[in-house]
Amino acid sequence: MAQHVVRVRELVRQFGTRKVLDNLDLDVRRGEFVALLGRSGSGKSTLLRVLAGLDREVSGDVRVDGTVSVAFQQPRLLPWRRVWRNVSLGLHGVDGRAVADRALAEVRLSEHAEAWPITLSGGEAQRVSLARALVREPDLLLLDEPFGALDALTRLAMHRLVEDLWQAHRPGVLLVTHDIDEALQLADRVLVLDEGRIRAEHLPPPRPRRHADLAELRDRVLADLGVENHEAA
Ligand SMILES: Nc1ncnc2c1ncn2[C@@H]1O[C@H](COP(=O)(O)OP(=O)(O)OP(=O)(O)O)[C@@H](O)[C@H]1O
Repeated sequence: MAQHVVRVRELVRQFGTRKVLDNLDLDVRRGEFVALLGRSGSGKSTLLRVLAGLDREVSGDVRVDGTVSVAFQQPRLLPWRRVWRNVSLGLHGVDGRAVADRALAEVRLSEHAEAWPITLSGGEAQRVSLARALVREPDLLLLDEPFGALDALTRLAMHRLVEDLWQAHRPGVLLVTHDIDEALQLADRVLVLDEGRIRAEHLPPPRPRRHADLAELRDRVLADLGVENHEAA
């Protein structure tokens, strides 16, 4: 089995004459948690769509070795299916209910298995979306701002949950986020996408991490993103 779950070389994706991804190289090792930061419109979602196989209008070498699951900012649950059916949808050759129940227990939603999606809170719906991604036991989990629409407290709880799930299953993860603290807290490696390429890479300190350990690194990432940090002055 290859050491890398993602290996991308000289990836180009252009819309019209604009190269949104411009000779981009990226590696994600098996079981590694990588966060991707970048300004709005820098091409983060485009990159995720390419890795998910949803966009093939590219040139360059894109290798994804293994199964892939995606969770988006909006949970995208089917309203006419109960929660457990949303989780097990598309699974074949297994007892869907048993698999869904196991995944729902992991995201602490067992009591909502029979519920309809419309009755869930935003955080609960997002946990269903995570359960749905996990039941496929992906080698690569692509997360596109999965916590962006949640309130701050729910977001913190989700960070813990995602870290626990990652420790338990060890998929490779590529997390797109606007939240620098989230990236520094969760990832083994934090990448900055700018002008179509990975322009910077930062390695947060070993886990468990305290907020104070991350302050200096946060300033450096802000500088990579072209944001002046007046608090630091
Ligand atoms: N189908 C498309 N047709 C034309 N342009 C597109 C298409 N998809 C994306 N783009 C453009 O490519 C650029 C990158 O978009 P993308 O959604 O990848 O950015 P992003 O970094 O994810 O942004 P955000 O952080 O705001 O979500 C944007 O300028 C966008 O307008």
